[in-house]
Amino acid sequence: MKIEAHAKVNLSLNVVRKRDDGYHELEMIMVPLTLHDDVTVELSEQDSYSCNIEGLAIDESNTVVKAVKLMKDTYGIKEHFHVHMEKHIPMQAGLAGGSADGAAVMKGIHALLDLKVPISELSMLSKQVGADVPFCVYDTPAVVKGIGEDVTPINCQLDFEILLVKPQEGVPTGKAFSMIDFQTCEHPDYRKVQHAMETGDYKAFCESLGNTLEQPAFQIVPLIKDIKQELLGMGFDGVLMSGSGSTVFAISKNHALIEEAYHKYDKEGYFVYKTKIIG
Ligand SMILES: C[C@](O)(CO)[C@H](O)COP(=O)(O)OP(=O)(O)OC[C@H]1O[C@@H](n2ccc(N)nc2=O)[C@H](O)[C@@H]1O
Ligand SMILES: Nc1ncnc2c1ncn2[C@@H]1O[C@H](COP(=O)(O)OP(=O)(O)OP(=O)(O)O)[C@@H](O)[C@H]1O
Repeated sequence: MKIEAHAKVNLSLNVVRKRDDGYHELEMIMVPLTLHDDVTVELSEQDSYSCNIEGLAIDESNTVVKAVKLMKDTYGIKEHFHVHMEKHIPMQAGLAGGSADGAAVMKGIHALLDLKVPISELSMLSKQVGADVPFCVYDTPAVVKGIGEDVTPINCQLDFEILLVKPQEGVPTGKAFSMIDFQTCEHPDYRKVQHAMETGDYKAFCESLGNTLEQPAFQIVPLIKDIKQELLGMGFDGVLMSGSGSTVFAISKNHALIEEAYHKYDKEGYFVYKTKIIG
């Protein structure tokens, strides 16, 4: 069984506060993109894993291995699985590549064995794999709260194109959270983005994008800020860093502008990808 594991961007990311357990309470709007890894889940003689790229550890730290173990332990599954990952989503990118793969494995096992578990239960369970996984299980535009486990699907009445631009250097998620300066950081209002999406107000939508984690990520990888400024200067309607970075996404309805920027960043050696929201 082959499952598309979609990348995401955060259209709004407000870090509300640091919790006592060290994690941060968030308010976010998250959307899945057409960019995806392909994850194949099949019954096998023993649990085994493969991947199209070298250098990705396939051990207990991998979201795919965690997801198989979690499903087997939770539902008393005796069968074994082979999981193959065809990775296209870059890593340390703020695009939830690892999280999407973990969610795809959970959904693959669920479908293969016809478990009939409600999606809300699968999503809640999946937070043990990672903070972004509950959203990836739903795989639809959503308001996401808590540390990522509280997912409410929303409608998007807007149609536009997205260009992803990622510098080589990534941002470690934990480091970005630890460097937030709560005295000075931005607190974007996700309700404005939600309202604009639901009413199809493109101008208000572009004006209300925001991400608390831009401030620390700009310190860790200054090039992210330069890319954002450059894309705004080129005439994109909205530009924001996704998640903890280092991907910057740029929004436009002008296909020629998307093509122009695509070729510019491709030539300069960045990861660059033309995409759209799903759902
Ligand atoms: C920044 C986001 O991408 C927004 O979508 C996610 O919240 C990050 O999700 P993720 O990569 O699945 O995160 P995890 O692998 O669970 O956490 C990585 C590290 O980020 C920090 N972390 C993550 C999520 C959160 N709500 N608060 C945190 O402080 C913690 O130090 C954690 O050890
Ligand atoms: N299946 C996987 N695919 C990619 N990376 C994985 C996977 N499992 C574990 N990892 C590890 O987790 C790290 C973070 O995952 P990834 O880079 O996909 O997330 P991210 O881009 O930081 O997304 P986000 O923070 O938005 O969830 C990687 O650098 C890698 O070491």
